[in-house]
Amino acid sequence: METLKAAIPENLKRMIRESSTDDLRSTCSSLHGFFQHFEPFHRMISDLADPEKALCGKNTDAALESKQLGNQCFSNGDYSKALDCYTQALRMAPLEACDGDKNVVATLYINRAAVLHKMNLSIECLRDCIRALRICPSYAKAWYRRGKANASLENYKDAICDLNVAKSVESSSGGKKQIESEIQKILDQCGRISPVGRHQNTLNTMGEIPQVRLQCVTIPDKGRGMTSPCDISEASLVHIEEPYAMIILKQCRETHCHYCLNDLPADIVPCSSCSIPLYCSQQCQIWAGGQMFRVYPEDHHIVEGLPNDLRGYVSEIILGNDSEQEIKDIPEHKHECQGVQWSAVLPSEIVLAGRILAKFLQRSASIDIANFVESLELSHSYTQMPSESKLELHIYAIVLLYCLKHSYGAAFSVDGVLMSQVVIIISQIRVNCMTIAQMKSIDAHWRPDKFGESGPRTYLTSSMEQVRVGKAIYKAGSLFNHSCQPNVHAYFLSRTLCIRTTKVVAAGCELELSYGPQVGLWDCKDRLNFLKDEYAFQCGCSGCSEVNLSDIVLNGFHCINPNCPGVVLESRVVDCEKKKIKHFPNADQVSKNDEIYDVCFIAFNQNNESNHVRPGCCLKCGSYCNLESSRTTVNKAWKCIERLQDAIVSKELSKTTISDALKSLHLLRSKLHAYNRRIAEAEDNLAQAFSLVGELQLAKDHCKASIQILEKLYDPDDIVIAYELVKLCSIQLSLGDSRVADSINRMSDICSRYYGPHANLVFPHLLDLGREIKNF
Ligand SMILES: C[S@@+](CC[C@H](N)C(=O)[O-])C[C@H]1O[C@@H](n2cnc3c(N)ncnc32)[C@H](O)[C@@H]1O
Repeated sequence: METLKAAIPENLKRMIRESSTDDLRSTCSSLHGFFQHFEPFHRMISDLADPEKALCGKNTDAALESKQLGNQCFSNGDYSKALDCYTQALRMAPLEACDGDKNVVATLYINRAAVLHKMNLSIECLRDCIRALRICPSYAKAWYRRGKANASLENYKDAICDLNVAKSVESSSGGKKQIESEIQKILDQCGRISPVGRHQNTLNTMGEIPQVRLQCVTIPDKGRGMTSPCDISEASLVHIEEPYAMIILKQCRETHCHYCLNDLPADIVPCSSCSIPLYCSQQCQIWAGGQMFRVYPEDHHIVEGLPNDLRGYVSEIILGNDSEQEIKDIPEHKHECQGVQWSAVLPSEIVLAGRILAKFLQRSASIDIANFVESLELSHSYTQMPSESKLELHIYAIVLLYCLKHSYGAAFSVDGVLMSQVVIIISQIRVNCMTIAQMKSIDAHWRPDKFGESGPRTYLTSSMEQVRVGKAIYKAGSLFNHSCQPNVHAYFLSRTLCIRTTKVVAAGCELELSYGPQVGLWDCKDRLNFLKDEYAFQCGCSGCSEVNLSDIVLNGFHCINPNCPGVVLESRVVDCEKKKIKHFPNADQVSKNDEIYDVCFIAFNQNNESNHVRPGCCLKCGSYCNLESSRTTVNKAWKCIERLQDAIVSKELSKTTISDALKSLHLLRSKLHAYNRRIAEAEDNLAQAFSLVGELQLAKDHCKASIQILEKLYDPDDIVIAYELVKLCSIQLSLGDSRVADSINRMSDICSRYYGPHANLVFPHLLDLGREIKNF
């Protein structure tokens, strides 16, 4: 990228950096003209797009090497290493590769099934057996192993059928005898244990559907937005949508399914054409890659040699449920899937643009690119983008087009018009793509021997963390505008976007979600800067235009008078808040009982309010505070809190680290306003530290102190409070504190408001906690 950028003549770079949407055809044509004759560009494209030069293509020798290593590990009893080796071999093995008369992929699945069986992962073992059988239906060992897995799952009827098929296709008499004895064992076992139903491993999405049809309307200064034709109660599902195009984030490639984004199971299914993507199931692999991995369909004559009662059974297993495998749209990964490098190397948003372009190229006979881009109906802010981004977009557009040209050949030719439309698509992705995040609960069980045996018997700290797993374009979802005080909440079930109201929304009101920044998380200035940098718009939401307590105190300092609840602001915050107070039409509009009135008494009580909002002056009593010296003390104290954070992560907590952090908390409390976010963070860290060393009463006090501050910064029913309550509940449970029931109920109420009936799906933790209440 840097090489290409450096090579572009300065005058062309300037033209591109200063371009607006109207100039795009001309800037793109000029850049295309330049790169057409620039040899290093074509070398780079060949490295990125030529399957011969790629490192991610299939390779039989490498697959056999990993298989060999897997076999060794299996013999040595190192099952977890064997599992990794077989999965690695499956990534490398071409579908049609043979080792002697055996299909390599089928053998690898069956070897991995053996490991999974040893690891007591019977469902996973069963699935690998089926994969092997779909490739080689007459693979006796696969039927035999499937029978054993079914027996472990107490699916005795299926187990007997599997072993009978194994016996029928097994050629050696020794083998047949072994299978017969296995059948006898299972028959004996069936008599003792009552059979249970087949295990299922499906995601229950509860079939909830939105009850209201939202309207897309034009909103002043924001473009289009979503409103409701009627009043909507809180916690109502208002929108559900599958992505138009999606991509997994690079850091999740080895841990999450590249199609549905769920955690990968032990029996990972690799892509059938290249060695990059991993899937949780064969179904996800087909939806993403468009290719099933059946290679010997003619081998179905196996059915003919079987007794009548087994024929239907075998057909069902080896053919699978084809209606489920139907590919609804263009498979997302297919167009990149020729063992080429570019989809692994280019940034996610560029690969996402490639996936969208593939949809165009599939239909290009009937529709031209400009029409296609228009039909996407996505807004963009190309003209407002930083100049360096404009240059990068141009370069990525041409690189992407040439990479795609390698796959699609003569189907299209690159020119300035096509390139300008790709620049628009990438700009649209920047503004409209959503980051798919999943909630994870992190449990830390740790018994600290350094502190002796004086602590209680069990301690558990649970925290909720959002893990970013993918990026996607949702066409209708992208019509929701942003608010820093949103009234709807967006979350994901696998890759499905769900949007739910968190407040009552009156008819005609706009439904707005948060693009990230929220009142309570950052102050107004930080939010405005973020939205400007990331989305190139000036936020005009209620949180950014009206005075609120959170924005004033979140980064505020303490008044020098110890008993004064007033706040002292830095100049960067003053600039923002002054404007809001100035626009406050009448001081009487603030209720005298409101805490905000108490904190900013002077500001609301003077005729010329904004003059009294000065950096360094208390907004309640007017006393001057030397912010320079307060800042120095705070920075020093914060270093101690950071040391505590590091010690928690590395599990190397010492008494000194904790007592230093406690002293720092007192310093922070003396210099910062009581609702400053940093105090909440310090309290939270101390809660975690005390709970890890078994000082649960102290842990509880600090956790509650943190929640009290967050309740001031956010709405008391905000989901952030629920995440903090997860910790409090764990501590209370370990303490045997009967008030845990109140905390659990409060947390469940908040989660239901944000996730409705999906709450237990997103937080399986809630079910565990619900069960715990019964013990009190
Ligand atoms: C994902 S789109 C939302 C739909 C968009 N309004 C449209 O017409 O397609 C994001 C764009 O909407 C506008 N927008 C969203 N929220 C806004 C807000 N709070 N204030 C001003 N503009 C906003 C900005 O132009 C932003 O780049």
